[in-house]
Amino acid sequence: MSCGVKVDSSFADEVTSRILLFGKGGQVGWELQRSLAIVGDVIALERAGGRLPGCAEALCGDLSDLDGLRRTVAVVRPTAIVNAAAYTAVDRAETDTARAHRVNAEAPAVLAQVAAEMGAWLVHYSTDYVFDGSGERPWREDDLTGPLNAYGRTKLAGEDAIRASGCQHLILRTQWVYGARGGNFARTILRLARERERLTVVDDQYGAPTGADLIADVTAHALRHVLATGVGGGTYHLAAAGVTTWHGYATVLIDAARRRWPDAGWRVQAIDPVPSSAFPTPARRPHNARLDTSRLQQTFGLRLPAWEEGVRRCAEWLVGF
Ligand SMILES: NC(=O)C1=CN([C@@H]2O[C@H](COP(=O)(O)OP(=O)(O)OC[C@H]3O[C@@H](n4cnc5c(N)ncnc54)[C@H](OP(=O)(O)O)[C@@H]3O)[C@@H](O)[C@H]2O)C=CC1
Ligand SMILES: Cc1cn([C@H]2C[C@H](O)[C@@H](COP(=O)(O)OP(=O)(O)O[C@H]3O[C@@H](C)C(=O)[C@@H](O)[C@H]3O)O2)c(=O)[nH]c1=O
Repeated sequence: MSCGVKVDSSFADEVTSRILLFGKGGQVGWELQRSLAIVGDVIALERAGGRLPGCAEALCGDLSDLDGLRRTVAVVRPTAIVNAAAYTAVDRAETDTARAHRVNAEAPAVLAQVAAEMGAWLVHYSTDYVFDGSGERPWREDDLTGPLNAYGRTKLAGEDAIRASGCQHLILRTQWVYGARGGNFARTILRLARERERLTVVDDQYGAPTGADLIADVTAHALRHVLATGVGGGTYHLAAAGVTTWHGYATVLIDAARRRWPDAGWRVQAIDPVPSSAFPTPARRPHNARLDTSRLQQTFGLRLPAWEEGVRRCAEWLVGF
């Protein structure tokens, strides 16, 4: 694995399966196209859909088309469905809630229902934003949820529907994702660091920046394990090791990027730590978003790498474009 995760080799059984992937153009979906190849044949769809080789029927990749999703799963008859598509615009979801609910709650419910009917596994992603951010200890999988914003509520509804459906599933709650594709905090901060002399970044929200490549590699490993053994399904927390704030994250990232690309036109002189109250956003975000990943690591024989490792590495390619 390229992303620093350590794997106990006793889980390295060979399995050949048919995997139906939704959201191939997103940060995680993009990396999954590569990593899921160790599990089986991957049929990867974006919102615009796709085709199955040798099959005339067009496949639907749009999560807001619930009938299209049912038809697509029936045509592909996958061993596992991996859903990396989601409505991830946290602030916009406050006002565009119906659309976010359709994609994050209703579509996963449909995928879970059809997975249960045909005995397929469903892999789905959720978020640290299902928690209310209280306390200081890392959240465990069975802790009480209490989302503070609409995005978190729609994601929790998606989780609940999957658990209620009776399908075999892996729900992987992750956080603070960055990747080579798509928008993310890291990309925004590196842009701002070349536009402005002073940045203000919140320093009272705690979590761990997590690479899409790490998420994809761990997903493939866990999926291979459950397909080979039939056990290990459930809800897990998946994040890089350690903890920081958005301010700590921005500081390490900009430092690494400046060292690697000293001539990239940096203007930033200061990164000011501020409380959340000084950076108002439409959606509230949890103060304590730390995720306890021990259940995932023990079940699948993994050791997750420190968040700094991945962030320093991403400074390489996020600036190099
Ligand atoms: N990003 C993060 O920090 C975190 C993400 N997660 C979860 O991880 C998973 C992967 O997230 P990530 O890769 O970062 O997300 P991205 O925002 O990078 O990608 C989301 C993908 O979903 C697609 N999508 C959105 N709406 C639809 C739709 N109606 N039909 C089909 N596709 C759609 C988007 O396509 P298009 O480009 O066409 O809009 C995009 O390709 C999600 O479940 C997310 O909730 C959890 C915690 C943190
Ligand atoms: C750009 C910027 C953001 N911030 C703050 C705002 C916010 O509190 C925090 C993160 O901002 P963003 O809007 O980039 O990130 P956000 O959209 O909140 O990221 C979340 O995405 C969803 C999909 C998840 O599931 C979460 O785990 C999390 O990764 O940083 C600053 O303080 N200064 C800045 O210059």
